[in-house]
Amino acid sequence: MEATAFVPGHVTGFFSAHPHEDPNRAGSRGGGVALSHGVETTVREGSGLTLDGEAIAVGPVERVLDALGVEARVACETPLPLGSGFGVSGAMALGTALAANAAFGLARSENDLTALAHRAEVESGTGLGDVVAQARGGVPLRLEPGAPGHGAMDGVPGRSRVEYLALGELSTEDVLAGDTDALSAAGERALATVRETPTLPAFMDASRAFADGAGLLTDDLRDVLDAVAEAGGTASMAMLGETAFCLGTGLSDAGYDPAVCRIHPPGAGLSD
Ligand SMILES: Nc1ncnc2c1ncn2[C@@H]1O[C@H](COP(=O)(O)OP(=O)(O)OP(=O)(O)O)[C@@H](O)[C@H]1O
Ligand SMILES: CC(C)(CO)[C@@H](O)C(=O)[O-]
Repeated sequence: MEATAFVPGHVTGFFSAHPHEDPNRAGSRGGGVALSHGVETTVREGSGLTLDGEAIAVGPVERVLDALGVEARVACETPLPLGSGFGVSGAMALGTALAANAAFGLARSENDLTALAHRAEVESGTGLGDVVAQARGGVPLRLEPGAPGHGAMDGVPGRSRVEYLALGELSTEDVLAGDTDALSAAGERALATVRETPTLPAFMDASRAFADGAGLLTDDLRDVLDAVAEAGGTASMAMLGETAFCLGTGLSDAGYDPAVCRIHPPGAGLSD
């Protein structure tokens, strides 16, 4: 009656928002990176949600438990900050779905559990594409929006060190609730260029161009991205957080002291 799942963190480099009244069909197109830093979620009998030992309320997790019709004690552990563009809410939702299914013998399939967590994120307004990307792993490209069975995915092949520097929080709910037309147009352009050249350098260049076009950069974040460029690297903004990320050693070459992880090739799954 206890199970643990690991879900990679996910940094979106560029995206376009595609709302739809059916949450299975709502989602985003775009590209991102699944991280070896993620969320470990343990589900057992009881009640209450904790993140790194602290009680917390996260809408998508509550929706997942409701949809599965179970009450459970959910404990999440992560090195990643919440609200900073790492898809932590999506990882908690998907981890809860995978671990609750195992702990309570619910006999649901992976697509079913991913769709359930995707709907919970969309209905909470906390994300559009993180869950499907986290279920896949690697460097996911979301070609068509939506849950498994509706969306379509591809990926950029490649392995790399990833560095990140979190400066502050940005509310995903607030940005998604605003006007996303200009941002989405920039996201569609970025996706088209990476589909043409599906390499890691092209992914980073497209992400950097999107960060300029999306109009979400703060002065502090722009300073960090400029310093990395001056040191000969490319860093961009983790959507949607006040966070810089890069592949390789760009942030440390520019004199920062970033957190370091790697691209995580596999998707979310149960832990041994
Ligand atoms: N202290 C807190 N800071 C930020 N969010 C919090 C906090 N406590 C609870 N929450 C809830 O956690 C969720 C955070 O979702 P959000 O989508 O902003 O973060 P994320 O998934 O980590 O990042 P992102 O979607 O930008 O990649 C929201 O539902 C929010 O209400
Ligand atoms: C909307 C988003 C940037 C929030 O993290 C993400 O869910 C995505 O890329 O769809």
